[in-house]
Amino acid sequence: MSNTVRVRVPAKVNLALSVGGTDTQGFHELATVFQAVSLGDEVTAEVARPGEFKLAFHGEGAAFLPVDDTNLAIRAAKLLARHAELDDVGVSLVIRKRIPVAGGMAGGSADAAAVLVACSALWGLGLTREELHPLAAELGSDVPFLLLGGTAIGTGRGEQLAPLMTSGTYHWTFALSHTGLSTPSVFKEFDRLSTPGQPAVADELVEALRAGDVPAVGAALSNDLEEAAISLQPTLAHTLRLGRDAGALGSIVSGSGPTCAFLAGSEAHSHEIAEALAVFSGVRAVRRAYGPVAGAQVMG
Ligand SMILES: C[C@@](CO)(OP(=O)(O)O)[C@H](O)COP(=O)(O)OP(=O)(O)OC[C@H]1O[C@@H](n2ccc(N)nc2=O)[C@H](O)[C@@H]1O
Ligand SMILES: Nc1ncnc2c1ncn2[C@@H]1O[C@H](COP(=O)(O)OP(=O)(O)O)[C@@H](O)[C@H]1O
Repeated sequence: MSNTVRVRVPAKVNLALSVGGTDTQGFHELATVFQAVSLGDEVTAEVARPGEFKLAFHGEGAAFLPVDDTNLAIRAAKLLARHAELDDVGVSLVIRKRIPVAGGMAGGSADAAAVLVACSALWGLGLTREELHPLAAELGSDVPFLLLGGTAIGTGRGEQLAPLMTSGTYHWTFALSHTGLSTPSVFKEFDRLSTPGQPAVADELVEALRAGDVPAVGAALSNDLEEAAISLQPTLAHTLRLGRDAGALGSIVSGSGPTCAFLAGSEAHSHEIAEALAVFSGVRAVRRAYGPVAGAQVMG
């Protein structure tokens, strides 16, 4: 057994996000289509003294992230140790972040999924994705999808997953904001602005994904949280317009935002969209990625 394990994990974009009413715990019923994209974090897990759980970040947003027990990465490691009834383990985690923090791309959830996979390998547990699923769902609604990757329909809180067979490669340009948005506050704003119905994923999107019809996928992108995200960060409306003017096949707020996602017709087109977005002062940075890619995976 190795003393060090490295895991690569993707970010996600919601190609559709249909939001319904709330359950008894205040969680909204969702029907969503997730796609895992190549903008990802890397987690290195190293054996530490029993009972020692350490965390450090490098890269995107590292200075703003907590490294104590409130971090989802530490919570994931401790949850797995408890679940496996291991009281003599410890881990030192180093996370290289590329996924924007509080950006609607599930960065924290991705790190939690990666830590479950890394610690399962590090501690010789060899748990399957199916065995890790309940732990992932306990950590957060988005965490199970980051274990799975690819493209999938999510229902319930987003944790009940059905993989979707798709064709083709999807090239994305992402516009990052200067400030993040908190997921609960975006759902709260959604409740203020909307009367939710029964959440559903449009057949047009599923058909277009199966056929690999990228323009039709672009036309079918939808997000019920978009209005709420724009209400909290009005500059997003201008960012979305810039991407549309640059010929994006679809322009959408990613999840609860504020990252905006633009579907391009090719890799070259994704560069053109990135250049058009980079000139706007409301955009902190642009990133390009493609999907679908695999979920959290041990490297090497
Ligand atoms: C909106 C989505 C879309 O994929 O992701 P982000 O765009 O934030 O990454 C997800 O639903 C976010 O999932 P995740 O970030 O894992 O949320 P959780 O930790 O489970 O919940 C954080 C908070 O979000 C709200 N929440 C989350 C999921 C859900 N189905 N209904 C909710 O109302 C609740 O207020 C909850 O307390
Ligand atoms: N490992 C982590 N990476 C990113 N954010 C984290 C992490 N652990 C806890 N957080 C906290 O979770 C919040 C949501 O971050 P994130 O998961 O990046 O965004 P989102 O839910 O919009 O996709 C942030 O405010 C951040 O402080």
